[in-house]
Amino acid sequence: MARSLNLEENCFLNQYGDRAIMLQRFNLYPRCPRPDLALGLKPHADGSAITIVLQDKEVEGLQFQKDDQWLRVPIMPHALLINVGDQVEIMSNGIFKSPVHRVLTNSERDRITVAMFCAPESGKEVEPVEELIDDKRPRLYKKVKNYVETYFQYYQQGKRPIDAVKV
Ligand SMILES: O=C(O)CCC(=O)C(=O)O
Ligand SMILES: [Fe+2]
Repeated sequence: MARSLNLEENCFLNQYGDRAIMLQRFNLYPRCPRPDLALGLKPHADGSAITIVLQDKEVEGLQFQKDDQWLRVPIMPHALLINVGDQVEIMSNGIFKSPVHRVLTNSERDRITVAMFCAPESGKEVEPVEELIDDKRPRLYKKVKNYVETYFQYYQQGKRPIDAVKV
């Protein structure tokens, strides 16, 4: 990702520290008689730097928001879906966007997925890379520490956590 922006290739990785977090979550979405009334996971953007998702091989449900529309992610057996989280949006000064996504329920089938959240070590400061700040693109985000804690406070209140760290 750094190379695609003509940056030194470790400039994002350096912000993870030596004890980066790899947190794995197993998601089970039980079948639901009223998918029109219940979501599997409410709209959110991930608080990680990068998330890797192994989707259910047979049951669809994940959708990403683009221009006020929900776009479905098709089933791709054995493929890993790589998603940008808020902390990469911060490090890249908003160039890589952390997209809002949600999960629908299914009336006939349970759905199982595995999400791996990769994030900087706790206590490590994360901020936009210097080279990505200039007059045309001013700094969009403050320096943040322990972003995941801020994230959950905001998430519980139904707010977008990244808004809390905007300049
Ligand atoms: O289950 C999925 O397809 C996505 C899960 C997800 O977005 C998450 O765990 O943050
Ligand atoms: Fe997510």
